[in-house]
Amino acid sequence: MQEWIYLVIGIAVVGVLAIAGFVTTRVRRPGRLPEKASTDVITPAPSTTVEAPTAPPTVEVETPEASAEPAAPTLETPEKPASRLVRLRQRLAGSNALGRGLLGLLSRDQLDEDTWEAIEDLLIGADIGVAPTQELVENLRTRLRVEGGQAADARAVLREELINLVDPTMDRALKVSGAGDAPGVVLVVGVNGTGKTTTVGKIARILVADERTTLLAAADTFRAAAADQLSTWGERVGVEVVRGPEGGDPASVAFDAVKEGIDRGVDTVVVDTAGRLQNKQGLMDELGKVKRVIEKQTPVTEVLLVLDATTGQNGLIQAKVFSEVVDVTGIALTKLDGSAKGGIVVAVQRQLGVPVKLVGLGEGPDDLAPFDPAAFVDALLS
Ligand SMILES: Nc1nc2c(ncn2[C@@H]2O[C@H](COP(=O)(O)OP(=O)(O)OP(=O)(O)O)[C@@H](O)[C@H]2O)c(=O)[nH]1
Repeated sequence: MQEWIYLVIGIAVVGVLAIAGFVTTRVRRPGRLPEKASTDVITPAPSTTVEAPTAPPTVEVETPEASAEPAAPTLETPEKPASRLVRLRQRLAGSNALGRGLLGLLSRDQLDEDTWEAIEDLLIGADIGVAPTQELVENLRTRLRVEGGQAADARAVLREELINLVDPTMDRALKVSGAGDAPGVVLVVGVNGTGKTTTVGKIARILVADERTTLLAAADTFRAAAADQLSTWGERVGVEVVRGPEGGDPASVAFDAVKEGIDRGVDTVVVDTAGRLQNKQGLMDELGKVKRVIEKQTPVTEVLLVLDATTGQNGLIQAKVFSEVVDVTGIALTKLDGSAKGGIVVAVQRQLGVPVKLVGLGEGPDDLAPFDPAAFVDALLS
């Protein structure tokens, strides 16, 4: 009888232990979300439910090869220059108020004196300059009188006259080739902050897009960051930069870079210079020296003056002085995207007799476009 009692107690103990074990297992087993949860907003399980693994991890962490030997930077492929002005035409929104305003006035039923005066005001307000404004108004008056002032005609006549004013006959090709085996040398000059270094970086991209071998010269030894800025531009497209000691002689950096360019047989050397105010005689003399020193080896093929389009008439005074010192051959008009004064293109060309060759239409790396009069006027009238 006693044996029976022990047996019953034994079975009861085993039963209790089995039930306890089952409950414990259910609690520890990681829970799967119920089916319904997948269609509901999923709230991540509280992190406290995740158990830290007790066993050491079996997966070995591999050291990436890149950390042993730095990978070569991936070079960018700059956009071909030909398509740029079309892509960037909407950036001329500030200036195309001029085109729209002119079209609005010219399509009035009566082109009376008040209307012609309003047209003149618009043109002068856009910095075209007094003489070109009078010339344009005179031509429009004559042609619209003779040809009849229908709205559609007025648009075509205005387009033609604006293109004539911007002058499609000027040679706007950037002179980037030297004679024989010598490299072309582009010297980039201008007052402070107009966008010289940025423009040199962007020109390097244009040259790379045109498959030309290129070397940059950081002859802006005055502003410490300028050489670094230029190196960054160069690295992105695989173009090397020759630089000298901070505060060193800019003419010496330019000389070394051009020598290097000749030795290596590159197609083009582009020389960045420090910004300088046109009324600082010492700095202007220094610029003259940079050019003379380069030309001991090979001619400078292009002297590009960088003008900030937003500075208006002040830019014209700068242009004149720079031109006297280094014989400017082309203009890069920057920040045209932030300006309502697109007419400065006409004014500066008239003042200097030198063509606008490049226009800056933004801060993006390929936002520098070769200037094309017809595409420019079409953007103004769009
Ligand atoms: N919106 C706009 N900004 C531009 C353009 N070109 C240059 N910039 C900006 O103008 C500023 C000045 O450019 P930099 O290239 O440093 O000017 P810099 O002439 O070399 O300056 P300094 O060496 O001090 O004379 C930068 O913030 C450029 O991004 C342009 O076409 N449009």
